[in-house]
Amino acid sequence: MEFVLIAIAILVVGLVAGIGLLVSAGRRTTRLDDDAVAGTTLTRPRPPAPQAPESPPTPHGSTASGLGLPPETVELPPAEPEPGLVFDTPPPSAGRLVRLRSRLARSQSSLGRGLLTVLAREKLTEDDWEEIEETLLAADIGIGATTRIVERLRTQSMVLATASGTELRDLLVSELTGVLGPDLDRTLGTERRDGRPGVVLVVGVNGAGKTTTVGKIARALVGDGKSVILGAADTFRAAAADQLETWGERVGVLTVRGREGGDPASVAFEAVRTGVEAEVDTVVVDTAGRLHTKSGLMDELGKVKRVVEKQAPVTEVLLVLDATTGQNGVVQARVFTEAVEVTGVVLTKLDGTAKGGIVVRVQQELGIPVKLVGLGEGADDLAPFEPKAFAEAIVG
Ligand SMILES: Nc1nc2c(ncn2[C@@H]2O[C@H](COP(=O)(O)OP(=O)(O)OP(=O)(O)O)[C@@H](O)[C@H]2O)c(=O)[nH]1
Repeated sequence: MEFVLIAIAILVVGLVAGIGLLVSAGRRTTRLDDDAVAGTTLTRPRPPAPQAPESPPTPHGSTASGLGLPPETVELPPAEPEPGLVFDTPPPSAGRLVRLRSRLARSQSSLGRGLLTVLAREKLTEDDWEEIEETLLAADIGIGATTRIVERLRTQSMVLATASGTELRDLLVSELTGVLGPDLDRTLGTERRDGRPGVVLVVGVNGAGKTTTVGKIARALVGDGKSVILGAADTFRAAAADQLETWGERVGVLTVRGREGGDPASVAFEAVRTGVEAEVDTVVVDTAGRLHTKSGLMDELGKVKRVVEKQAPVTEVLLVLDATTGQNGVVQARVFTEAVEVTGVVLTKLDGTAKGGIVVRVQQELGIPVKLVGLGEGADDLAPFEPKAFAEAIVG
């Protein structure tokens, strides 16, 4: 009897010491499994430098089993912030395009001001109309949309005979809005569906701003009061997962990641499974774009989607495109649209180009709505795309 009691006491002391070691060794990362291939880990937000006291919602507790391994309890951050556990409070996404309109300065000066200067001339000659056409083409609006805008402006200016500067400006805004597809559905599929989280897959070539965009989306969702989990399924570059963890940590969002070179589908699966158990609103998964062959990329993205859908339907597939790459970017984009059914485009780096018209080209050539635009390197420089506000901003 005494022997049994001693054995139990040793077991209890051992357990307590083990848990203590785990906690003190750093509460930041909790292993989910020891699978050498997947090596999935889950990153807890660590307390950043103390600042604003308010905290965004955090996911509820969860358990994790690892792929094929027995379930293991994972401690997630508490719903109420611990002392010192404070996160950034990003602004909501609504109205961001208007707030960031000055970021379109380059497009504004080359397209907007260029057109307004010509339209302000007393009587428009054939040369003036040609100049308008060239300005629109130079802004990458594309031939079809340019022809439509020029024809309609010509007709309208004849009807109006002597139009004021303001009238012509409004006319230009309305023609530009018209070619930007004001009726396209740009709702982001981030909502929970049938008791499961919304799942957003983010695809695109490396360097387009994919990882940054995933981080910005997480912030925007948190700013809108949503709970989020991130999946770092770009296992080609460990730094991409580190980058994503840092984004997540700042807003109290968990990141599931794998070993460098590991199986991206396993990480995506684990992220979504964790999201289902934690009952979060949205899981956002970053994927790799650096594959040597088109068929390799298609196979991998197809697999990621299939595997994820064992847990929850994918509600949005976002293709990230760098606005400064022009036609080249559109050609690259086709590879992705053939690999997965893309439901929306994120056009990044619009702050770095005079070719704001690329939005029109991308939508027309790919037949997919631009849903978000990147307007800078700042954490909250991502805005929902609104045709009217965009046209207003580039006309100036
Ligand atoms: N000016 C500007 N820079 C941006 C924008 N979006 C992303 N970037 C920058 O683009 C660079 C590449 O971004 P990443 O997010 O690392 O690109 P990626 O596609 O994920 O590339 P990998 O991490 O290699 O997969 C970074 O320096 C970002 O800060 C934007 O809207 N405007």
